[in-house]
Amino acid sequence: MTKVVLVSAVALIDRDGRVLLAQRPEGKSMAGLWEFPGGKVEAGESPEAALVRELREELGIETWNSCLAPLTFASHAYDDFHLLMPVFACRKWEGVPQPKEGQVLDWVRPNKLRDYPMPPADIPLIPILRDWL
Ligand SMILES: Nc1nc2c([nH]c(=O)n2[C@@H]2O[C@H](COP(=O)(O)OP(=O)(O)OP(=O)(O)O)[C@@H](O)[C@H]2O)c(=O)[nH]1
Repeated sequence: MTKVVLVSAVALIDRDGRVLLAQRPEGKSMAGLWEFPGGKVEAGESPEAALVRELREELGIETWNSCLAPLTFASHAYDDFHLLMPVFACRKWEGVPQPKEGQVLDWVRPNKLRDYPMPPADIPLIPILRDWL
């Protein structure tokens, strides 16, 4: 039996239509790969509340449940767990995203997303983002 792990992620979109990617730091699983900000949903937490918390912790920005619009999701079988990852779009937040946890950040045009190596779960998201953003 595989454990299903719920991870909430977000496409933060700036005024120029670019998306924020974060590079996973050394020492973490899948280090060096680029991902969407977010993280595991904790017990008793909604996916939106988890993102509001993760964006505060990881990037030092504030956003609100009402600014998170459902966009798509990823469902991927890793060796040791099955990832279920709702992906929200967010165009409104307060503050300037900063790498609070040693990540490298980059604002990326949707048509350049495929130049950034991503975790396997994220690959099917690239054409969806390219079409929708
Ligand atoms: N935030 C985020 N996580 C992703 C993406 N794609 C993807 O496979 N994941 C996986 O979802 C999990 C997110 O966990 P997390 O961010 O809360 O915790 P973590 O990096 O410390 O995870 P770890 O326990 O694997 O080291 C990780 O296993 C991560 O590799 C993505 O685009 N964004």
